[in-house]
Amino acid sequence: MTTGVRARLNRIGTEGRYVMVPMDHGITLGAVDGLERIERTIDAVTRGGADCVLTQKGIAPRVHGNTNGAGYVVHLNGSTVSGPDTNDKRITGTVKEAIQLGADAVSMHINVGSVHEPKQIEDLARITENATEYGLPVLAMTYARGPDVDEHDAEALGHAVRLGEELGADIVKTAYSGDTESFERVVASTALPVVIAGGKPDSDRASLEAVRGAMDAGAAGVSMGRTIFQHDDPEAITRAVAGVVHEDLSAEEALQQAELMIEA
Ligand SMILES: CC(=O)[C@@H](O)[C@H](O)C[C@H](N)C(=O)O
Ligand SMILES: O=CC(=O)COP(=O)(O)O
Repeated sequence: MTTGVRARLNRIGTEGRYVMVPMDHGITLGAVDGLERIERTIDAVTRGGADCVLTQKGIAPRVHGNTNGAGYVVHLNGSTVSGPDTNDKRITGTVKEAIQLGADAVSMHINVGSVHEPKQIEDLARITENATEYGLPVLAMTYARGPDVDEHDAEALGHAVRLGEELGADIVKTAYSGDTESFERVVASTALPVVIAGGKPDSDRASLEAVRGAMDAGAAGVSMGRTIFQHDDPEAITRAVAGVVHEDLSAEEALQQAELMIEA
């Protein structure tokens, strides 16, 4: 690992653990709740302890000045839910553009098992080559997604994260398999730090228990979007997630510390 990559990983994480809040969904879903006034959301989640935020390149001017010192990741591919196939992620930016926009790292989404996988494999390999040239870390968002693919199957998720490592990524993100024991197999599939996506928002307790379960399995943190940016109190939920990731709190302790409503 080069000095530059190591230094930049420390800008988007803390001592090898990561609370990342991706907000690239504006291309996928549109200006959904939490993204319409993205400046306020970025301010809130970084006050709550997010190590970095992640957006598409066009949002960069709305990021800087609101991060409270947190890091910034530029996402380099995307699709929409209204297009012919959401799994068909196409390149939306370059490593050079990300650097010009003040990014500390870049990310790319790959759907392992989809018909678009071959092209996305080529795209990720090219992005890691370019990123290495500039000393920029790469977060590979490696999902198990496609026809007849169980998106939470541990073997499929393990294959996805290993693919990210094989193609030169520095951190891999995937869905949580649902329990610690099966996710241990996912984490064991790669030498890279593994962070989990949040998926569709659930109750605070369920979300924090998923983070706890992933950390107990050896995960390095989260890249949680909707669970955080669509929460009624993004600062508080971020504080709770950071409590689990960085302070090894239980879900219960994290809820208490963040003063989130304790469901009956
Ligand atoms: C909206 C979703 O299903 C998320 O998992 C997205 O796939 C995340 C991804 N980075 C995207 O929005 O393209
Ligand atoms: O870029 C998106 C993610 O990394 C995960 O998003 P989610 O909303 O937590 O599924």
